[in-house]
Amino acid sequence: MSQRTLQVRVLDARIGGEWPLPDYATAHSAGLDLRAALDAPLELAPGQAVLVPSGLAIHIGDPGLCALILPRSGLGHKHGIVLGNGTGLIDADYQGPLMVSLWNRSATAFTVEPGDRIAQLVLMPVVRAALQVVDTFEESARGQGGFGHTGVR
Ligand SMILES: O=c1ccn([C@H]2C[C@H](O)[C@@H](COP(=O)(O)OP(=O)(O)OP(=O)(O)O)O2)c(=O)[nH]1
Ligand SMILES: [Mg+2]
Repeated sequence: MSQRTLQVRVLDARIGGEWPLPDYATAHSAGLDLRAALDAPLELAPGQAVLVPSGLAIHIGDPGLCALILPRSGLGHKHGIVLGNGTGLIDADYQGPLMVSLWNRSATAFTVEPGDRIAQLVLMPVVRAALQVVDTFEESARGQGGFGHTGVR
C-alpha cells in the first residue's frame, strides 16, 4: 500500500465535530467517503442533479497525483444516486471547495440528509502526456478495430 499526506481544509465545522473527518471504512478501502455538508435534507427529484458541498477543500499539490470522486455502489445501484458528471476529477492544483454533483438517475425521489456519506474520493497516480505528432503508427494487432469488433463470446 502506498500512502501520502493530503492537505485538507475544513470548510464546515461539523466535519471533525459531529461528523468525523473522512476516513477509510476498512483496512483496505481505496476511497475516503465524502459527506453531504447540507443544512437541511435535500430531496432529489427523478432526473435532478444538485451540486452538494463536501465541506472540505483539498490541495494535492503534486502533478503526479489527482483525485477521483466516484459514486458509492450501494447508493448508485439501489437508489440510482450517481454523479451528474460521471466521475469527478480533482486536479492537483485545485484549492477550491470539493463539490459533489449528485444525480438521481432513478424514477423515484431520494432524500439526502445532512452528514450522509454520498460519494468517495480516491487518490490516483497521473502520467501526463507529451504529444508527439506522427503521420502513421507502427501497426498493432488490433489496428483500428474497436467498439465490440472482437464479439461477445
Ligand atoms: O466532481 C467534481 C469535479 C471537479 N471539481 C473541481 C476540482 C477540479 O480540479 C475542478 C475543475 O474540474 P474539471 O476540470 O473537471 O471541470 P471543468 O469544467 O473543465 O472546469 P475548469 O475549466 O475549471 O477546469 O473542479 C469538484 O470539486 N468536483
Ligand atoms: Mg478542466
